[in-house]
Amino acid sequence: MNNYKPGGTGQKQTRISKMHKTTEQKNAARSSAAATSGAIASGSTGSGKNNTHPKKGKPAQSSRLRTAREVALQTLVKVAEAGAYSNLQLNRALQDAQLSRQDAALATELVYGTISHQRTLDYRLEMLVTKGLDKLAVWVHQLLRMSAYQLLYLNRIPPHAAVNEAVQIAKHRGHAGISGMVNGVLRNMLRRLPEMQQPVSSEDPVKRIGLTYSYPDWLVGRWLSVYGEAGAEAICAAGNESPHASLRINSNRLSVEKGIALLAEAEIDATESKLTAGGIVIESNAGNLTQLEGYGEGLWTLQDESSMLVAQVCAPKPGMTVLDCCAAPGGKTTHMAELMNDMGRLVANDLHPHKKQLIQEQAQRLGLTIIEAVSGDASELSGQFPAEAFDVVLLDAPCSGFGVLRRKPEIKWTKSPEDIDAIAALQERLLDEASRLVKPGGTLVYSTCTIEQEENEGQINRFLQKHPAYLLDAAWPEPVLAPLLEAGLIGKDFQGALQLLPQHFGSDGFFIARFKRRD
Ligand SMILES: C[S@@+](CC[C@H](N)C(=O)[O-])C[C@H]1O[C@@H](n2cnc3c(N)ncnc32)[C@H](O)[C@@H]1O
Repeated sequence: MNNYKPGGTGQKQTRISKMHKTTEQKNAARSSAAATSGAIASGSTGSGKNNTHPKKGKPAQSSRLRTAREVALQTLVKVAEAGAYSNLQLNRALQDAQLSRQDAALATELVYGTISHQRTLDYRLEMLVTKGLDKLAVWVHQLLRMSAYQLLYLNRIPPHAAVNEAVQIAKHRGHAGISGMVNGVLRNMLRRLPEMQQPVSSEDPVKRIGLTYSYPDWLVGRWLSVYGEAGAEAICAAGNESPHASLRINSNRLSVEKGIALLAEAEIDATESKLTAGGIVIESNAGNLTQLEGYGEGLWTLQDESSMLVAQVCAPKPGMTVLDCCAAPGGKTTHMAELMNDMGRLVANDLHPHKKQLIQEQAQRLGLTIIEAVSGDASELSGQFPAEAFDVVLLDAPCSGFGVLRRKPEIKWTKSPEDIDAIAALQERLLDEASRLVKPGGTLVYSTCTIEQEENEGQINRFLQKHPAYLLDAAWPEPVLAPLLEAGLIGKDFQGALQLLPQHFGSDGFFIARFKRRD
């Protein structure tokens, strides 16, 4: 485990910030990176004007709910009241509202940005709302948060537009007293903007980072103890940025160069991934990438760059027998089938029977025939398959998900330390079971999309202690190792386990460990 460098991420961070656009430019593309979410991207200031009444310049009654800010507010209220997942709720609202591409991008930005920054927004708003935020109706609280987010973080939105639209919404939804209060609070914030935009200063690094970047103290505390102050701060900053969209080329059908050329024909700027072979990073606002012809034709799959590494680390060969224990929706399964040139046997299991169809749909779209989708609890798989039956077993385990906060910001507020303990216990059971199914001399790969030590380094250390038949395997394919070595994330003493953090390549935080079963 030589790539853990508490506090050692500063140098890398500088390089990354040069390589990538500013936070705000990236945020404009947030929705196109919402992977298969169906959200749409652009850099709109989102006036909602396309939905105004053509003559009076006022929102028409039938389409009033269709302004970007109304759609965002409606989504935020549902997420706050019903604990709905932000991405699912937003997709539904966007589909209903039929916003212009620009306004869909603004609504997406407002939802993710407001949820992500809610602690800092509340900290600032508490200074301005005299009766206290907890006395406000949910929708008023969410409206203030969403408007404060625009004032404090989105320089491209004229402040008066943010305030005026908030007041209009308050007038439509509430009584004059509420719109007056909203107006007063936001104008006050505008007057104190330079002070309110300062990072929060505190002697206590947990408070300083938590309040400045909007994370719960318990989470910052955990990351401080593992990654050091600079490392934890870089993780928190990167977790607030917008993810870029990326595609995995179906290598059986297309080269990366051809893929980039096809995207250029659709006026989408794309470049080859610096992290992973076969990966393409979308540089421009591309809208919903699943609606492009190439997606339907199975030329590519939407997948984060870190996630693409996992199947490459598994390195299955044509003709092998492979098991993916927790496979849905099939991103890594289909990648492994592509690497196997669609030859051999690939069993894709998931707990939930309804997810079998998701895997099958992806296999069909990509023209892959060797995938056998099954459903069952991966902690009981040895009841279904003979022991030592597979050349390669992948356990892409359910996890706390702190590596994908940019796509699911509400995880910050919904997960607890107890959730981490519970999920780590499940992972341990799944890993024990998966290990029974690997042939002697075969490969076991364990991965998560989190950066929690207990689920990652701690998990594999426990595993190695319990299973002397296994050892870590550093013989990863050279194309996987090369960019990691070049970036200084691993050295010559690499042992076979990698923790990627979101600030390293601007991709998801991921953990990957490869084990070899002794002959
Ligand atoms: C991280 S996701 C897998 C993502 C997938 N490997 C991909 O690349 O598309 C984890 C999956 O584990 C499944 N899961 C959760 N508990 C499970 C269990 N006990 N047995 C099998 N699958 C489980 C979930 O339904 C979820 O689809």
